[in-house]
Amino acid sequence: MKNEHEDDPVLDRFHFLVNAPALFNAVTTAAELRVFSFLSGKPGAQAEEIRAFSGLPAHQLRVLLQAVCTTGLLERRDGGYHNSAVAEELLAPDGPDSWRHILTGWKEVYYPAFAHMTQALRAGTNTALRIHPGDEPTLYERLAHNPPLEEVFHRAMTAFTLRSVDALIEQPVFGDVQHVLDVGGGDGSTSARLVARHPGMRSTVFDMPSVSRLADGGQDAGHSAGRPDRVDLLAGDIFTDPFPDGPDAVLFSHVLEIFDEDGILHLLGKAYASLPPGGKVLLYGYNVSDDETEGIFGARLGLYFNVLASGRGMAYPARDYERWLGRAGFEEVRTVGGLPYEHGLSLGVKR
Ligand SMILES: C[S@@+](CC[C@H](N)C(=O)[O-])C[C@H]1O[C@@H](n2cnc3c(N)ncnc32)[C@H](O)[C@@H]1O
Repeated sequence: MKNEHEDDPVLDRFHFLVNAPALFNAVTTAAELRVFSFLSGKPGAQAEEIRAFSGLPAHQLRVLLQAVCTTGLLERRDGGYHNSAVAEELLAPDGPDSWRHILTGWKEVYYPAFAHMTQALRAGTNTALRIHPGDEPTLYERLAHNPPLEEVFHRAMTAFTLRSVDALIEQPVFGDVQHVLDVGGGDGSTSARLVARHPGMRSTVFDMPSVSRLADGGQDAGHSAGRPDRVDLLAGDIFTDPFPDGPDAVLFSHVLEIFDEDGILHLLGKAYASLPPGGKVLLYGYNVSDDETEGIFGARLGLYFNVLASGRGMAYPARDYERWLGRAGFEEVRTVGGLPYEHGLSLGVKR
């Protein structure tokens, strides 16, 4: 019998979607085993060569390669395996912006939490946080109890940020900024790129003490490529500790979406109070569409915040950020939208 939805693209998407968790893990495993890096140096390698390199038993490798081939990321021709163009660009490289780090972070931190989604959404709070030791209310604080996982998490976040940061640092608004306060600046990767692009600029990265240690290339962190001279660190709590005077711009990159309206207005109020007249505030991150029907990266992020990270927040539409900027007192409010990976930059000026 003909399925009445046979020609419906939603059906194709549904079929892919219901198998996606297994395929996601297959691709992540292949990346962790460096299969894509190996094939980059040896295109057309046979299964036996991949087996010798990866150390997997032959049958298990056969199962894995079949799974990855179904995604299109690997191709098989004349019995040999090749990276697709996408795998070659995103998964074969080993640098700090490799998607390999992102996949491992999502596998270790995000996706285990999503098994708790129904319960967490019903409860109205991030019940999946109980997977992580500690009694603090957010994932960011609890990760301080687990330094190896905290490092995996920040390596993934940095890799993703590096993939979208060029659109931020090239914005003309930075042309006359002298000193930026990078609130929730993580391991300092965004600031490092900003000051490298703008030689007259310096930055202060304000984040939690355990994260500041990562930004400093901390003893056992080892993943920060070294902090540039024009990037300073300020360790503390962005809610309870004061924002320093001095910076003429405050940047929130991937930070406000973690919180709810009260938290966001509190942080924007602190930014406004700390800035001199003419100072700028810059909100960079994911925006779902204004009608809240589009944005798959934003969808994943909103669920992750509510199930695990903070119990609130979402990839708010740009119009929400513009409204909050106005309420905090900022003028000349506008958004540069359509940036890569569903990103936008909302801006305001203190007059
Ligand atoms: C999603 S990450 C963004 C990192 C970086 N700005 C970027 O764009 O990649 C959010 C950051 O906010 C920091 N953060 C969250 N709550 C905080 C708090 N109460 N005080 C200080 N930092 C906080 C986290 O440690 C984390 O580094």
